[in-house]
Amino acid sequence: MSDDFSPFGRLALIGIGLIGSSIAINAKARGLARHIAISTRSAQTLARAEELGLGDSYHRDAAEAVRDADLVILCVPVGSVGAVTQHIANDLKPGSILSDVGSVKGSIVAQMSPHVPEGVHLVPAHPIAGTEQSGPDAGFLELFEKRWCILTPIEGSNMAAVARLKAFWEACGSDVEEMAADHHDLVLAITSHLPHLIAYNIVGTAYDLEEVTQSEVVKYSASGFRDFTRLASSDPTMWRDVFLNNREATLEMLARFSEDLSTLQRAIRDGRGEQLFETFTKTRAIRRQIIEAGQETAKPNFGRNKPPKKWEG
Ligand SMILES: NC(=O)C1=CN([C@@H]2O[C@H](COP(=O)(O)OP(=O)(O)OC[C@H]3O[C@@H](n4cnc5c(N)ncnc54)[C@H](O)[C@@H]3O)[C@@H](O)[C@H]2O)C=CC1
Ligand SMILES: O=C(O)C(=O)Cc1ccc(O)cc1
Repeated sequence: MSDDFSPFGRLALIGIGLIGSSIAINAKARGLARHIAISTRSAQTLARAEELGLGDSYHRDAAEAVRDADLVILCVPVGSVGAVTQHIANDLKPGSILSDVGSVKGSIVAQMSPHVPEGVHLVPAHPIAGTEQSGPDAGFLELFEKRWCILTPIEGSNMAAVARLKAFWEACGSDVEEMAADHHDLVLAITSHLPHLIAYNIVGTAYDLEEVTQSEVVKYSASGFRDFTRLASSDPTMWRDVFLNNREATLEMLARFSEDLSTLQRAIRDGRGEQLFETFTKTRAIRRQIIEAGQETAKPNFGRNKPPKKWEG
């Protein structure tokens, strides 16, 4: 067990894909909860979670899993949190903490808040740690190690509950920060959501080209393109929900991106090498800063470059 962490009695994880299973593995290995109750929508996924021994009890009905739980974490796609919260609301224990791991925060607060009973403490969270893999087999202990976890407490959030959840994520190896939900969504739009959109787009363009060039896109794919294919193999349901639920910030960042791309396009057309050189020199510095901040040291997939598995959500 982690040195100064007093474990939760019952931890309920709703959704047991990459993030849910990584939390379960952490909770078990580090003794963060005395009982881990797991629920997920598909019987096949629940059976696999049981085979992997991720929890202590397994429930087809999420309401059953959250009964008597001290900490409930929704680990489902962003578009499903409202319906799941509504379904479990009557069974949440007074005084318990209700949290999530969604990649978008404003929409999560809007979807969950109306259903949270009085006396239950809603503390939304986002571990900025992941891979392109999904499903219960994808989880691993080191996923959250030295990665940020952002908490976006709402107005009037119970401070003790926030502190307790912070300690939970720290015990999983994360560095924890608090932020307003709308600020989180703006920052993540540029650092995570737009890069995924660009990856989906460039690989989609290459896919269309492939019909002309036969298999040459695959055969001669250089590492730059390969990096994009990793991101573009991420779960379609998850990313559809991210874009639909962070629409404004994504569109704002996309508009800026398009303007800057047009500037580069113009510089290439006009043969202005100096302008291209200046831009590329500036962007190099960002990479150096990231490496110096230690964020590059955490390997996102720890060599798990398996083709993504399709799990029925
Ligand atoms: N994949 C990543 O790299 C990261 C994902 N996240 C967030 O974590 C959440 C989960 O993502 P992953 O674990 O990657 O997804 P995943 O696809 O690996 O797992 C999702 C799980 O949710 C279950 N599920 C789907 N709809 C459900 C419903 N209505 N009721 C109950 N269970 C349902 C599925 O059966 C599956 O067990 C998403 O909100 C995502 O935005 C956050 C950080 C990183
Ligand atoms: O695989 C990658 O490179 C990621 O960027 C993982 C990731 C995906 C979604 C998040 O909300 C946080 C992290």
